Amino acid sequence: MIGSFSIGFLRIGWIDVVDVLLVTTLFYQLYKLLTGSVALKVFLGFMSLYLFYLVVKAAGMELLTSILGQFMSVGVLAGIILFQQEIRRFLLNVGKATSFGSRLRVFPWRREANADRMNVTPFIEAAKSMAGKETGALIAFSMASDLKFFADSGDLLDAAVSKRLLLSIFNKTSPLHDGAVIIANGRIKAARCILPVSENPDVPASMGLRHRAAIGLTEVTDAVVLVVSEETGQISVVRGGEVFRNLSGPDLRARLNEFLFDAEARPAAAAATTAADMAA
Ligand SMILES: Nc1ncnc2c1ncn2[C@@H]1O[C@H](COP(=O)(O)OP(=O)(O)OP(=O)(O)O)[C@@H](O)[C@H]1O
Repeated sequence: MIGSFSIGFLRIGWIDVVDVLLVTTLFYQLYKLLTGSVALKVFLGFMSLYLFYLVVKAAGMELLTSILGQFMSVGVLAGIILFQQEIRRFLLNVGKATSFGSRLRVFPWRREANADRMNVTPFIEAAKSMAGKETGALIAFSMASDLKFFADSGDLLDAAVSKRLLLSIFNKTSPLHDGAVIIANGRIKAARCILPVSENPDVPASMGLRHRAAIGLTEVTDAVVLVVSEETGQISVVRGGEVFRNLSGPDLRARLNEFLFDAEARPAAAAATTAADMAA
């Protein structure tokens, strides 16, 4: 083989090296995607069963091999059903990573779009005000995924963002205060939306359904969610299942700028807490 070399009796070509590197990257991405979620435990369970199947097969135990073989043959289909949320997230990440234009910012109109980016001040001002009055809030910002499915579960508004409107929506006497507000294209798209609740057992019981819904949405989409706790008045931002808790006004601004516009995070910003860390 052209461009191949030997290690002992093994003959390795460059294609093999690239193959191994790609598989390593794939497994690393899989690990990153699954880590801290229930899916990791299911995945490890499935891999243990597969290893057991290989051992049983090598030992020539025919009956057990055929029983486990039946299970393995539907493994791919079962995997797709079991991991549909993780597969969605993975494909979304691949989609984002391959949009070279936005990553490299090579197109001038991209810079223009970035220039008239949404003003985050109304969200910060509203969050601080609600935190002071122990009024709960749940605000989801759509990124690559448009969150239309979740917006449709609530009342459509399509209104300009303002601190006053946010405060009115989340006011405890407002008929719109229950559920989440969804922000898309710099506008308040909908209120009273129902978000998927995280089933991660590592989320501490001290976190109510509001936080679980924020974590749940970010587990299945690339949305960024702002949460104001009704009980403690704490402000948090959630992305990719990670909760950035107890944010001050400047921390919140830094996090929103970082997550919504890819801007540099300031070192003062609070550290992320995964569900596993929170449970520890
Ligand atoms: N799946 C969901 N989707 C959207 N909003 C939700 C969902 N679950 C709960 N909420 C919102 O969170 C509100 C409060 O829920 P819950 O009482 O469980 O949280 P909490 O304990 O008050 O949490 P926190 O202290 O974080 O505010 C609900 O009234 C509702 O407005």
